[in-house]
Amino acid sequence: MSSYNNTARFSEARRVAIFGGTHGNEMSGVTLVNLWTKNGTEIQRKGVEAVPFITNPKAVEKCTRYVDTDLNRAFTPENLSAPGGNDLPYEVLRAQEINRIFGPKGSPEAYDVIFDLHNTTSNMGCTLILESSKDHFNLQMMNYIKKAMAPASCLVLMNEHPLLKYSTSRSVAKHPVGLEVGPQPQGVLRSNIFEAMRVILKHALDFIELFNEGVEFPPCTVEVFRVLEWIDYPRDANGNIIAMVHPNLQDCDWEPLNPGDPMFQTFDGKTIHYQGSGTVYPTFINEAAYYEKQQAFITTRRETLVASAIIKA
Ligand SMILES: CC(=O)N[C@@H](CC(=O)O)C(=O)O
Ligand SMILES: [Zn+2]
Repeated sequence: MSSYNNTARFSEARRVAIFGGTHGNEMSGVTLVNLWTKNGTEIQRKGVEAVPFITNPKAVEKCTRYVDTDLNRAFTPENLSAPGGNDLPYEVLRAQEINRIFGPKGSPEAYDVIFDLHNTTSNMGCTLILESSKDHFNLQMMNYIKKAMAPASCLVLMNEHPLLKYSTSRSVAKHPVGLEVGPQPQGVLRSNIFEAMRVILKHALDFIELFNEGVEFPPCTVEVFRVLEWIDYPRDANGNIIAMVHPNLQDCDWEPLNPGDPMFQTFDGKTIHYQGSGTVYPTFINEAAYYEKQQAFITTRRETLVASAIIKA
């Protein structure tokens, strides 16, 4: 990327991949990618090679999140360079293979854009996941999608926290874009969630086609929710949870949580209150996949980012 007169110039985004089944039980992405693998007409755009790809076929076959380890945490430098072949965990081997096909991560040969399709059991609605506040291409894309989806809501979750960010499958691309749509139970297809994911991707591909045609996108501001911390369930000495998400918080993703508000309810009916120092915006509330990760919800802060103008180099 180069820039002068404050316009960021990016090379044409020609190589684009659409990942489904990074988690084998998140059915919208699995179904859409299988659909587009059979008939890719819908994802074709002038000058764009959009490759639909099932990232974790073994987990899809078993309809489970992963078989050995979470593929969406596996793309660390250690894993991608680990020797050892078949005695590595399946998802580590798979990450190395994906990195060979769509990466190498961080190299000029890497794919331009990877869309990674996820579902959540939380009541998050349509969410785009951004990994860097400095990625002006992605900021402009997300602004375009948000405007195209309006008046329907499409929020941006930004996870660039030095300790809490993780090495995702999509991170092998120059511009990683997470799509997170819920609520949808694991292993279940809900038509409204399926269609919402399909529409988000349509707008994203339209943006790429316009960009590649030389359209200049002027400077804009994008509201994002920056990841602050993960909050775990209250647990006993053996690590068992002793409370659940409070009824006043359940399904209230993205709504303000103030100090003193109810957060958890113990099994014998006591209320545990949020003790933070200021208002936060919780999300991924009671996500089924995060019990094993000791995460009941994440807190975010609302922030407005400025995206510079972009144009094809
Ligand atoms: C529920 C779920 O799988 N969410 C994704 C979020 C992401 O793609 O960053 C994950 O935990 O990997
Ligand atoms: Zn997922």
